[in-house]
Amino acid sequence: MQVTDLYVSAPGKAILHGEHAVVHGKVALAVSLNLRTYLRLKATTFGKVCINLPNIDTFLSWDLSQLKQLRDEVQRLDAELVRRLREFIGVTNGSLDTCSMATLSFLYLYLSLFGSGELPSLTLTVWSELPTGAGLGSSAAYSVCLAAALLCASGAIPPPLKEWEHTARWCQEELELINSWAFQGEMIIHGNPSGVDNAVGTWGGMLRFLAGKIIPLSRVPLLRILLTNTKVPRSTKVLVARVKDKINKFPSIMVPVLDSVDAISCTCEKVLSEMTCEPITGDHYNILEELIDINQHHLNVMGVGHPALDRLCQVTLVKGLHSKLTGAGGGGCGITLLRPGSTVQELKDCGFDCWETSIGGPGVQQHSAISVKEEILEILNHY
Ligand SMILES: Nc1ncnc2c1ncn2[C@@H]1O[C@H](COP(=O)(O)OP(=O)(O)OP(=O)(O)O)[C@@H](O)[C@H]1O
Ligand SMILES: C[C@@](O)(CCO)CC(=O)[O-]
Ligand SMILES: [Mg+2]
Repeated sequence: MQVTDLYVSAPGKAILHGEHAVVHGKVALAVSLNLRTYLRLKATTFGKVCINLPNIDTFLSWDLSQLKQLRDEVQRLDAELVRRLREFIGVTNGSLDTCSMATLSFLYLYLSLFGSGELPSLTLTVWSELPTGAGLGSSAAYSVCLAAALLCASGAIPPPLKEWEHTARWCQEELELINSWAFQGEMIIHGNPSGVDNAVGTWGGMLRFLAGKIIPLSRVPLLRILLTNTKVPRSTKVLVARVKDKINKFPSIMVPVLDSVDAISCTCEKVLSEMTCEPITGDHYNILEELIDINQHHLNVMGVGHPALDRLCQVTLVKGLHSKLTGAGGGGCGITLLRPGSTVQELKDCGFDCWETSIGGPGVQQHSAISVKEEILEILNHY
């Protein structure tokens, strides 16, 4: 089977409000970032599947005959395939490190999407501008890119790029398919994802997400968000499981906390919408800042805080700014709402790795080689 070469990319995300609560059926507000994950899929003729994941120092290849044998052994694409794949890549004790999770989700999608047909020989290279495992949706951007590229390679969706275009996106129905397969990839990496991260990676922009229902928010003010990476490593899977245990242990205490986070997301959405139809005042910012503070306390109650995140909140507060963790927490990144006129130099001077981000970038897209930034193209074409 001959597949088409292609480049795709998908954005990372920041969750404004609703992380963890969204896993338990509450509202989350999330926005895409201008940091993206890029993937190059290249058809080859040497009968191998190769993956190059330089961000996580993973370079692997398999003979097509090995993968065919594996696929033929497994009748159904479900937990059995995941179990067999774990054995295949040598993960037997259930511990899933960065490399194994990325490999498992790739193999799962590759074998599932090429179903009973011929397996293609290909090389896939991924490079991301996102920090890996830091709360900015790196796993979802990776899964969305994999799903889009492999669905195209399998012929399930067409590559949307016309000869004269630099970037192109898929139609709504095709995006839904990409999103649903990206969710499968997220299931392998996260265990029990809500689907909000892959939805942002697929559609981009700002979204309201509730129990799998995605509502794009088109009327949002231009917010300035500062991202700070505490560089404390953590795993979303572990943190999501920790919150679940706490809810099971103290339901009457934790359920009201989740309800309160839900109300925070709804109030935030209302204020953002007001800011687009009336003059923006200090009062709007005061409310947004109080919501950030309350939510950060709730996230600490859920057990997903970290002293490095507390320090971020304290230091930014001294400068009159309000911060909360974003994504799964436990370290990783925090977001700080900047007011018009705020500067970030003082925070940098405190030793934080922080940068202002622009939000609302496009969801998954196909690129011509020329539209991929030169330094990224060099990495993708190196392998
Ligand atoms: N560039 C990449 N190349 C290969 N694998 C990646 C890449 N980025 C992320 N991953 C996979 O995703 C995992 C990190 O996922 P995790 O959900 O823990 O963090 P995150 O998605 O960055 O944060 P959050 O889910 O809180 O937004 C890594 O261990 C790796 O398996
Ligand atoms: C912690 C969480 O709510 C967000 C991770 O970015 C997990 C999820 O929604 O799948
Ligand atoms: Mg993730």
